Amino acid sequence: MIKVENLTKKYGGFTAVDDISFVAQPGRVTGFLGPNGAGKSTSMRIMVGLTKADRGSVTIGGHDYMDIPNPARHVGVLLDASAQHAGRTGREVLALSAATMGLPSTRVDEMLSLVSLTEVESKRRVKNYSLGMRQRLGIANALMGDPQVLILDEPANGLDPAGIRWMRGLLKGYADRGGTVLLSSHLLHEVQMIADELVMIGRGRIVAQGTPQELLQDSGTFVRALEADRLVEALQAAGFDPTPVADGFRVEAESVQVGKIAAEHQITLVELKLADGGLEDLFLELTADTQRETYPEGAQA
Ligand SMILES: Nc1ncnc2c1ncn2[C@@H]1O[C@H](COP(=O)(O)OP(=O)(O)OP(=O)(O)O)[C@@H](O)[C@H]1O
Repeated sequence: MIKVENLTKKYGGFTAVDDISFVAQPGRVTGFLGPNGAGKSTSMRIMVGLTKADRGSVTIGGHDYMDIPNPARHVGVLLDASAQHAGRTGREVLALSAATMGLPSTRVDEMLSLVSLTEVESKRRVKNYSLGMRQRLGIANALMGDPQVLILDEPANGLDPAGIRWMRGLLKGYADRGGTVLLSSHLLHEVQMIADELVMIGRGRIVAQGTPQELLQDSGTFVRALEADRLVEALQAAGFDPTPVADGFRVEAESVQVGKIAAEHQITLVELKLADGGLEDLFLELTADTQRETYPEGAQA
């Protein structure tokens, strides 16, 4: 378990992390989500003793990271996949880790195979690795000591869709076996697919936390019916104000309410689900006044 309590970090007069508290539980993947510069990396660096907090505390399994003997056996960390020694081969990077942790060299082959780095790739220097390969190597390194806790900063960065799916399976399996996973991302969809719990951060402060379902609860229902006009009339008569979205409507109501209204009026529903993009709206809304960059019209964020 990772317990973060009232963590605050200032750089001069600027508050990068502002009184954040949350818990990442064993058996769960906790997504630490926020726009660029929100304070995710700073928080994670504090968790593993690389940056000193001004206030607050972090414990991992009840201990300060710095007090854990042979910490890599307990906490797997991937903060910056590009920070690995560029002149070493992937195999050398892992072999050094294994030796530092007192693990047999057979563990290196196990880890290479786990992250699907081939024999040939493992003998290439890290400077010639793609970002995706560096992430795989970083994940292998983090998992080397068979830790109970994983702290991963933007681990999906540079992975292609197949790689992201692979990582999702790996981390879910790890959490299912009782591990604690904390991973950061600035991409909502990425985290939404993987996380059991979400902690949203904007301008150093936590703006929302809960399960994706809890955070979606208030975002309404998406409904699509064969008789769209009649559905709108029935919903309006029941006091709701459906908004057209794609080929259906978004209603500020629970799915069961919308379903009942449709059934009462014998309207055939084609789709009834939590409103798509609800979490994204929430994310953008919650971080709207915390966005550091604005993009010129027409430019891609
Ligand atoms: N050593 C430092 N000195 C001064 N400011 C810093 C330092 N490290 C981070 N910051 C600032 O603190 C803020 C939070 O940065 P941080 O890297 O934690 O954000 P992040 O959420 O990880 O963002 P990203 O998704 O872009 O990686 C930023 O404004 C950053 O410029």
